[in-house]
Amino acid sequence: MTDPIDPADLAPLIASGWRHDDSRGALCKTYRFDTFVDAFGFMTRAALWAEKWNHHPEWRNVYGTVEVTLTTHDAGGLTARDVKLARRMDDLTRG
Ligand SMILES: C[C@H](O)[C@H](O)[C@H]1CNC2=NC(N)=NC(=O)C2=N1
Repeated sequence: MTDPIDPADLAPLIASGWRHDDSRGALCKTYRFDTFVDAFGFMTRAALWAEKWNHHPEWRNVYGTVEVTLTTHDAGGLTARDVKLARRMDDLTRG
């Protein structure tokens, strides 16, 4: 698998609320915002990074909630690209 994941990279993500779904080879997290506009603004900013890095989330938005699943489709599981995007998504919520 190209860009193999370093298991040590998972610990800080788990600590910040990401869940490692080993069966799916994915990282999952639910972000909760005060408003739909805040949630969509987060998605917009994250989408720009996803497009820049050509690595895209699977996500679902309902009002202020954004459910995110990150996995590398080309690799059939988790890669460093997922860790990188997860970190950036968390950074975007820190203002
Ligand atoms: C050709 C392929 O679609 C591209 O290399 C990118 C697009 N975005 C992607 N996003 C994700 N999550 N996994 C991929 O393997 C992936 N591949």
